[in-house]
Amino acid sequence: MSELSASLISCSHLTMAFGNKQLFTDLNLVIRQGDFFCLLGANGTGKTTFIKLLLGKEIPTNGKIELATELHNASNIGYVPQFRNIDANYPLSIENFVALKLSNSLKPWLSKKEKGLVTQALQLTGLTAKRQQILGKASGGEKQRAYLAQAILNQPELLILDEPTASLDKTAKYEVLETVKQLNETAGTTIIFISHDWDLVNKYGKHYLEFDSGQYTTGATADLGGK
Ligand SMILES: Nc1ncnc2c1ncn2[C@@H]1O[C@H](COP(=O)(O)OP(=O)(O)OP(=O)(O)O)[C@@H](O)[C@H]1O
Repeated sequence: MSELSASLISCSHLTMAFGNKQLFTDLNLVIRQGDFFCLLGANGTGKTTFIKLLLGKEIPTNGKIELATELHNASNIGYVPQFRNIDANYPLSIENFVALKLSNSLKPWLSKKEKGLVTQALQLTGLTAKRQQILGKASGGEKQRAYLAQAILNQPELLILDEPTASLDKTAKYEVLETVKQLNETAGTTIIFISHDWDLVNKYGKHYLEFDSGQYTTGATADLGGK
């Protein structure tokens, strides 16, 4: 029998409503370390609210959501939002953009440790050869991988990706997701992937939670049957 990985996030009897709008009721779920967990559902069904509950930015109507101790430190949670294009005149190089995440990035030099963190984040996102590239002139996939590199600079345990590939072309989408897969497999980073893209969910996901008009389903993405 295979051993289960440690629980990172645990929901018990979690219920959320805004006024008369019931998003989900009695949600029981465990997200385990190393999972590639997909959060699915049409617009307005509760995906962002679920993330806000996880981050403690909303209070559940009922029940609870508990995080493992390592996630109590906010720097252990990375977040990549939807792709935002960057103006072609944006002057920073990819490596300087990634280093912006460092709290003291305004000083003119980085410590050896900080340089090491930037180098590692660039390596993990396949951007080493592009580190001097001006971000504004990079491709869409490279820009989104630069956001990803920023999000993983502090080597978070959990990485939340909020529709990270919406508005990217097919090649760029797969570039980004292959990078995320590497992080998941080699660094053991747990992934929560919000997406409407069934091809990506079927190819990369391990487990899922789907919201649908106040109802939810959970399971292994393999059981979605290529939906
Ligand atoms: N603070 C709030 N007060 C009242 N209603 C809210 C609040 N936050 C969200 N809602 C409502 O709850 C529902 C779920 O919103 P949520 O943003 O979680 O959906 P979503 O699944 O993330 O949608 P999308 O895919 O469009 O991002 C929506 O009808 C939204 O208008």
